[in-house]
Amino acid sequence: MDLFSSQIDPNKNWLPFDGTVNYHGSIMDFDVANSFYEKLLHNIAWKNDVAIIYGKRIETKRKVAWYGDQPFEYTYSKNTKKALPWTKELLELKQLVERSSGETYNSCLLNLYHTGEEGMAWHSDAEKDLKKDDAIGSLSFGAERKFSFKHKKTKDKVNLLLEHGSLLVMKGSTQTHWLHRLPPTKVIHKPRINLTFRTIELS
Ligand SMILES: O=C(O)CCC(=O)C(=O)O
Ligand SMILES: [Fe+2]
Repeated sequence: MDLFSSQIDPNKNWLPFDGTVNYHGSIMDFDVANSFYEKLLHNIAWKNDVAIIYGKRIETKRKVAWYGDQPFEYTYSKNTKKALPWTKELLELKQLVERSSGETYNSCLLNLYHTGEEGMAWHSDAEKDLKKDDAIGSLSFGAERKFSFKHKKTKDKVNLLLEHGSLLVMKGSTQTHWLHRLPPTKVIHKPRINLTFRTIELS
């Protein structure tokens, strides 16, 4: 944990209205975060993601993986993936995120951004199998990157820096009213791993 982590208020709501975003800063020691980063880099079944853009099937440079309590099927951009069983590291991280956020989760989507040139475009996480208005716990490792929110109607913007080992929690009506993105940048050359813990609700 860095010198400033103790000054971060995890109860502060970073959104001015229509949702709740709490930033906890780093929730583990720096060495522990380094060790998780290395293990995730090597032990996760990373695959290139596929997106449908203007009707064309595009393979993203960013890699993804999907884990859960059950072999949940997860569909986005017309692409279905089946959740793999938790690894030891992912279960440890899930417990840590559950304890820190006071919420529970049954699945995790992982993203690996090799350099700053890889990011994620504006979207909200409100797929039909995600429990509505439920918390999403977002854990980051590796390169520190800017993360942005934009209100769907007012276009208000909020920016945060997501540090190594940090936890961001999005909850309440955040996904209904706000988009978020990971903007690409030319000044970062190191990888970043992000884990979003979620609750899938089977209908
Ligand atoms: O990489 C991030 O910080 C966010 C990823 C994200 O928004 C998602 O997986 O839905
Ligand atoms: Fe997202």
